[in-house]
Amino acid sequence: MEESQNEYYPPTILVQRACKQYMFKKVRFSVLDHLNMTVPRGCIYGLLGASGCGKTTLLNCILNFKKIDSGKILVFGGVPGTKQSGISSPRVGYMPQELALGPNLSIREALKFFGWIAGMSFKSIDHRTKVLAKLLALPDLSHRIINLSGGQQRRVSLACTLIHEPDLLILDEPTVGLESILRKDIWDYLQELSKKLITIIITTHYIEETRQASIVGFMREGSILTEDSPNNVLMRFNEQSLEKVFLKLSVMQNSDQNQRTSNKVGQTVMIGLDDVDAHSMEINKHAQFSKRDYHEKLEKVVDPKKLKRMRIKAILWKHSVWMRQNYKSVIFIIFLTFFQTCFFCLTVGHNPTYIPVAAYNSETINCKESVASMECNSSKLGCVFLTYLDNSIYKVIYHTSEKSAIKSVSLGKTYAAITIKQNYSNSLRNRIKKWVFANSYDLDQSEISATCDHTNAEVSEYVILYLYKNFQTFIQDYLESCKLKRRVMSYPVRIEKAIYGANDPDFTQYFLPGFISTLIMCLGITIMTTSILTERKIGDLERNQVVGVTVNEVVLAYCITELVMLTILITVILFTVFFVFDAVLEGSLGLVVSLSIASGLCGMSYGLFVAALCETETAALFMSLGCFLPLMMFSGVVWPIQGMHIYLQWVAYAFPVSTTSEALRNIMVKGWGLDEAGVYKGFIVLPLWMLIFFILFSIALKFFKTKLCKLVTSCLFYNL
Ligand SMILES: Nc1ncnc2c1ncn2[C@@H]1O[C@H](COP(=O)(O)OP(=O)(O)OP(=O)(O)O)[C@@H](O)[C@H]1O
Repeated sequence: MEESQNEYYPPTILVQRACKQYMFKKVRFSVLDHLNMTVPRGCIYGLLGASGCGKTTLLNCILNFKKIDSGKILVFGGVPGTKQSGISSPRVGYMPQELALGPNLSIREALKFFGWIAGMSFKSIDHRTKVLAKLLALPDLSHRIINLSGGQQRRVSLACTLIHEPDLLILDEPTVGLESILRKDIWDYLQELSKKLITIIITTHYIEETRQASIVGFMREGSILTEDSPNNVLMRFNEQSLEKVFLKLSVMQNSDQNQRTSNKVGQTVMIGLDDVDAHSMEINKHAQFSKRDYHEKLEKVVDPKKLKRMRIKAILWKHSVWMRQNYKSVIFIIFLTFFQTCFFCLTVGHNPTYIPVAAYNSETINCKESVASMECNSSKLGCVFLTYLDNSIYKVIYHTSEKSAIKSVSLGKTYAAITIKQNYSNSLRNRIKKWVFANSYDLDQSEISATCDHTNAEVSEYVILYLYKNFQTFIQDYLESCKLKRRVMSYPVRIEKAIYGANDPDFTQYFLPGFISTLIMCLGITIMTTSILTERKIGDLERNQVVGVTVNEVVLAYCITELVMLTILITVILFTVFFVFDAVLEGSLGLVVSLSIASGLCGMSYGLFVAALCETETAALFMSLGCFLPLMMFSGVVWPIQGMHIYLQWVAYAFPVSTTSEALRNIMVKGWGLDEAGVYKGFIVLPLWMLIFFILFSIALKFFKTKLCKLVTSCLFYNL
């Protein structure tokens, strides 16, 4: 112990003339104003100051969350962010004011996670957990954090910061809301830690409790007014309590402010910058540590690659805990995907059925009562024709007058009124017999007229299409009954057997590839955005960053977890499509799966971009929803791309979803392989878009984080 008395160690934290300004309503104001601060190694530094004086901002600058505008900050002799500074490594532990812990974790799980990301072995995590549980009087370790009281949550938060015994501890109001005995225990423990050469900065509102600190720093209006050991401060100002010293200093600052413009009170009262080393040596006398401890600490080296792997494993483990705890939500998402796929397959692309149509046959008023069969000389061909109307397509409602049939259309009760003329059978016979020489009367009387409601264009198109189809069958059967050739009355156009697909196209098969790629892309976007934003909401991202977790590791862990989830969802979608609804699959299932996964990854990369761009879930929701409609449109699910405006067609082809849908269609229906341009284009376009989104994500993360987000959100709200 003796040898350490005169040993000099450089200060753990040195802040020199640090300035930081914020902007409020286009006016800049100072939060840190030429602030100086010296935190010697192994001391407890009590940072005191009223709410809003800039304590959190100062800590954020030390922890490299924020940059100072001018001045210098050194941590362990290095600028925050550099390797030497130890910020973003297990050498530092940070307890923020807010909880910043996964609320669904149990106390034991939270401690395990924080120990793991700091590179601790399970054995030492267990040991430290027991020590901290006793010290901080933690409740049963299996309790979930969300169910704890505010004070208990803060104690767990403190335990998570202390678990790995870092060289530098930054605690933002750790004792707030705790009872006095517990506060004393915590201070005693902090003093124990400081003896082990651990440096501690602690902000608190309880001024008197900082008498146990090695140094107190009084902060006001962005400056440290003075910093020294509590006893020295009391002696210098000849006061009994630190509260009174603070009051005196504040009064002095106010009166000096008018006299001194450049030279702040803080700089005169506190130790001058040139005296930092001497001051640090002086302060070190308070810290009872040995030189051996100091060297042991420095030798504590963990392989960075191993540490990185451990951190990723820890985050993945945390995700798996979340999934286990929220298995009901996971099952719900799986079922939702299954039902959405079923819903699509059951609703889209099928022929309309039972379309109500009105029929008036003036040749035979009541067809139902008279038996009409297909004979060449029949006088009830009108009735025969009506029996040819496909009864799965039409629901025929018989009327006794043409007027009432047409009125039913105008009243919206039916979609079309089919009218048969009075002399239909004879005129039709004459028309066939005389063919090109048929007179106007027979031509007119042998015509069946249809008056349609075209407001529902798709339904009326079907009414007309099947009217033509059914009439063709009727007339050919009639010719046959007259011993004439059927082909005489067929269109002189022959549709040969289709090269790909069925001759009678099934629109579900056409829409399915677009639906699959759109759904998978949207799922990718949604799960990635919500996961990252939930993580941000919990707020432990920054806290973990202090210990060394990087954004890349968090993103990688999320990509792995969400990819697993996405693979499950893709399996559900493809199983439903191919095995439940028996969709056509002429090509390779492997290619379909690969393309689906690539679509999901593309959606996830867009989700990352959205999450980086948006600070709030609402903004992210708008950005995710905003892309849903263009994705649907450009996938060709709603309308073929060929039907779009010519310029939009180019946009559609540049969109990832259209090329993917086309490639999927080519694999599923045409059975094409990777050697065809219509397939490999999909595999080229998707990674290209992923790259674009990753670049945008990196840019958003670095430069535009808040500004662009606010702009996009305000535009969206404005447009609404
Ligand atoms: N990002 C920001 N943009 C604009 N002003 C900010 C920003 N962050 C903080 N401020 C302002 O800077 C001042 C100092 O804030 P800071 O959070 O550092 O205070 P504090 O001393 O930690 O307060 P408390 O003890 O209540 O946490 C406050 O007036 C605050 O409103």
